Amino acid sequence: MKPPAGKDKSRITAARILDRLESGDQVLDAVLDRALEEEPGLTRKDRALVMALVYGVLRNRGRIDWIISSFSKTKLNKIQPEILNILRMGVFQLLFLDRVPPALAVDSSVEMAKKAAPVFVSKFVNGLLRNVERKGRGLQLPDFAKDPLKAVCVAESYPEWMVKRWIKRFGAEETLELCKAGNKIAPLTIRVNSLVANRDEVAEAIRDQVKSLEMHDWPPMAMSFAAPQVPIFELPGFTAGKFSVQDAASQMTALCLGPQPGEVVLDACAGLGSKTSHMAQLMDNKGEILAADLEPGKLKRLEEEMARLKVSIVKTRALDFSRELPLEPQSFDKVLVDAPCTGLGVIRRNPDSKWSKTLNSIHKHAKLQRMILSRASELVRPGGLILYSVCSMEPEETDGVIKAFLKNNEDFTLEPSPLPKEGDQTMLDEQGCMRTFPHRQGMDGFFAARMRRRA
Ligand SMILES: C[S@@+](CC[C@H](N)C(=O)[O-])C[C@H]1O[C@@H](n2cnc3c(N)ncnc32)[C@H](O)[C@@H]1O
Repeated sequence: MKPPAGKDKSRITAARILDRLESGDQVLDAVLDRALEEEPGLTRKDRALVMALVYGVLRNRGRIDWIISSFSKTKLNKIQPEILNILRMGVFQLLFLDRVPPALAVDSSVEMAKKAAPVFVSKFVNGLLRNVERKGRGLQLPDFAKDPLKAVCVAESYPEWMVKRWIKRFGAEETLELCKAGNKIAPLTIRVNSLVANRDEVAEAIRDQVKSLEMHDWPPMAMSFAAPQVPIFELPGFTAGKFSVQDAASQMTALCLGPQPGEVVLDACAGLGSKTSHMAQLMDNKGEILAADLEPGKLKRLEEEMARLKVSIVKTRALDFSRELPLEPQSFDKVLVDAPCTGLGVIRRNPDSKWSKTLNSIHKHAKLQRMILSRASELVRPGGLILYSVCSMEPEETDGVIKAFLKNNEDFTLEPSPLPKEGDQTMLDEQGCMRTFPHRQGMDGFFAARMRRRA
C-alpha cells in the first residue's frame, strides 16, 4: 500500500521531531513549533497525526523499545537512531493506534527507512514490523508481583533510574499509580482573567465548543475541558484576554504567595508570564510587578501576553539570578521564584522529559535553584515574603533547596501557604508547603514553599 502524500509528510515530520529530541538539549514544545513552522502545507488533520505519533511514541517508548528488542537480533543501541525512531513509530501505529491500517503502518515505515539507510536496513524494518504485526500483541509483559521495577518500566514506559528512586520513596504500588497518571492526557485547564471577565460568562461562551466542561472548586478561577472543536486561541473570549491556559496546580502558586493590590512584586523567573498575569489579577492591576527572566525573547512574548490580558502594571527586565543583581536590596514586598527545574511533575504534558532527564539533571537543577533562590531573597524587604516553586516532586529540587536556604538565611522562616485546609487539605504538607501529584489530585506535580523575612 502506497502511503498518501499528506500522511507521509506527517510521518516524516513526526520522525524529524523525534530525531531532534534525541540530543536531549531541546524541549518538546520548541521542537514541535519549529518543525510545524517548517511544514506550512500540513492540514489540521495532518498536524493531528504528527501530534498523535510524537506524543504516542514518547509516552510509550519504554514498552515499544521492549517490543522491538523482543523481535530484533540487533541490540537497540546498535540501531541507527533515525531507523530506531522509524521503528518506534511503526510499532506505535501497529499496536497502539487503531485508526491506521497495519499495511500502511509497515509500508510507510519501510519507505522512510529506504530514504535513510541502505536496502538491507529497510528489509530489516519490513521484517521486524511484520513480526510485530503478527506476534506483538501476544507478548507477555513482565510480572508486577515478581519484578515490580521491570514491570513498571516496561508496562508504563519509564526509565529504570526514575522508577527505582520512586519505588524507594513511594513503594511499588503507588509508583505504578504515579507512572500511570503521568501517561494520561492532561485535561485542558484555563484560568479566567477576573480583570475583564467572570467564570460563568466564559463558561457560557465556550460551552458548545468543548466537551466535559468542569468548574473547579479550587483554584477559584479554574475550569477544565476536553476536545475543543477549534484551537484554544480561536475559542470565544481568547483574543479579548478573558482567559489563559494554565494547569490547576500552577494556578495555586500565585495564590500561595498572595500578592495584594498596591504591592511591589518581583517575578524572578517569569518565563512567558502565566504566573505574572495571575499575580496582576490578584492585585486588581494595582501596584507594580517586575517580571524578569534570563531570556529576553521570553520577556517579549510576556509583554504581548500582558497586552492581551489587559494587564498594565508589569515592567520587564532581562536578569540572571545566578549572578549579582543590579537591583536595590530589600526593595520588594513579595518575590516569586518559579525556578527552572527538571519538570518531572509535568510528564503528562511533556513526555520527552522521561527520556531527556537523568539523575544528573536533578542535581544540576538543584544547584541552580539554590543560587537563584539565594540571590532573589536579597530583594525581599523586612517582613516581606518569598515563594519558591517548581513543577517537580523530586526531594533535591524541593525540600533540599528549602532546607539549605533556611539553614543559610536565619532571618527567613517557613510559613503555611494560604490554601484552603478543608477538603483540599492533601495539597498542603504538615509544614504548610504545597505539594501536588498527578496521581493524588489529578493535577500537575508541583511544590511551593512560602518564606517570610523577619520584620
Ligand atoms: C519554570 S520556568 C518559569 C515559568 C513561568 N514562571 C510561568 O509561569 O510561565 C523557569 C524560567 O526561569 C528562567 N531562568 C533560567 N535560569 C535563569 C536565571 N539564571 N535567571 C533568571 N531566570 C532564569 C527560564 O528562562 C524559564 O523561563
